[in-house]
Amino acid sequence: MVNYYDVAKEITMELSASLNKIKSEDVDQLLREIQQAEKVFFVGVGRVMLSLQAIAKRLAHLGVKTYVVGQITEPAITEKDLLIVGSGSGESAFPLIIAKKAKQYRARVVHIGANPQSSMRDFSDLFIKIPVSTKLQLPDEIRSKQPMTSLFEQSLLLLGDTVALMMIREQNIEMTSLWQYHANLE
Ligand SMILES: O=P(O)(O)OC[C@H]1O[C@](O)(CO)[C@@H](O)[C@@H]1O
Repeated sequence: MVNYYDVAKEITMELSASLNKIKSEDVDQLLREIQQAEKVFFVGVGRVMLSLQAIAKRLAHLGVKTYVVGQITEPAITEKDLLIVGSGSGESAFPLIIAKKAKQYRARVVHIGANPQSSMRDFSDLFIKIPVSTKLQLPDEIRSKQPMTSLFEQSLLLLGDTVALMMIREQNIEMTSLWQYHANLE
């Protein structure tokens, strides 16, 4: 019988290792990019997009104007805005095309990924490395015991939650005040 605690420990240890390998100066810069942007857009695919959606929702609770590319009420991106691309491989077609478009409108683009040599390099101003395995299975990637790119998706979500908590602390936001931004038709 597979033991729940053993498996949970393996996952949390992987996550701890991965989050500890993200450069803190890169995260500081990400925080600045978010704070300086008028609007923040997010793009990715699959489970990576699900993590980005969760980040977008939390940042919206902090008063950041966030949009997920493709949402029905998505506004126009401008040079005052930021696009955050989540793509471990940096090679998924949709995020690449959207990042290229965003640069055409002179928006800032941050790529959160695992592969610094990817095609996304041409369209991003800042690269934040989560050094874990991607769907490309490159030789220098840190392997995970979890299926496919779960570790990247989990690390991405926790990176977003970490940035949100850093913002709360930096801006001395009162936690209970955040509920005013939470959906109430639920
Ligand atoms: O992060 P990438 O390289 O753009 O790949 C995203 C893909 O990886 C997956 O997360 C697979 O694990 C898919 O859900 C998604 O389509």
